[in-house]
Amino acid sequence: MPDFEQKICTRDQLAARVAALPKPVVLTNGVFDILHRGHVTYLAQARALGASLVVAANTDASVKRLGKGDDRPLNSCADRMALLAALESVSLVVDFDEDTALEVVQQARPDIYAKGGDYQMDAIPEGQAVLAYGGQAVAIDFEHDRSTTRLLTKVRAFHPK
Ligand SMILES: Nc1ncnc2c1ncn2[C@@H]1O[C@H](COP(=O)(O)OP(=O)(O)OP(=O)(O)O)[C@@H](O)[C@H]1O
Ligand SMILES: O=P(O)(O)O[C@@H]1O[C@H]([C@H](O)CO)[C@@H](O)[C@H](O)[C@@H]1O
Repeated sequence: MPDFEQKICTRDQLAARVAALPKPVVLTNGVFDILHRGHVTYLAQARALGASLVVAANTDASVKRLGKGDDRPLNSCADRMALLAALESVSLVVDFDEDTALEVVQQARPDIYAKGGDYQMDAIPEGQAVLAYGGQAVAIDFEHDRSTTRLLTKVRAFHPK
């Protein structure tokens, strides 16, 4: 097993693994189906807000419930987590099967919760939870106009059914 896979933990291990990380701890969550420049820039910026970055990735079943498409996710949760763990900016990766990462936030209690600028922090449960216990919730502006869905649209245009 490559070293970076040691950054992947289970939900049972999450609180203990977070407690061992350098502080302040930043946490974010998402699907990260086909990793692109927007994602890696955003993750580097999230990491720069603190000393460690925890990423919670939606399980395949929870991605299905988000309604991004019948064929999504293209990459399995295990593969998406391995790619995230291989990034320099990422300290710890965990999966979550709920509709939101609220329970992950409550378990990990990060100092800072970060999300892309397409979300309003006080309107999402994760942001509200962090603010309620005195943590910070930070929306990071998009620097590169990219999206997994758009990449797939491009690929499909070259390979119509
Ligand atoms: N271009 C981007 N720049 C900065 N942050 C981004 C960008 N795209 C996504 N993010 C952020 O990365 C996280 C994961 O995003 P997500 O997996 O939804 O990406 P996406 O490419 O928009 O996916 P999809 O097209 O499948 O909806 C979210 O917090 C989101 O705000
Ligand atoms: O990659 P996405 O689609 O940005 O990730 C989603 O983020 C939602 C957000 O945290 C608001 O609650 C979350 O609920 C959802 O499960 C995905 O992680």
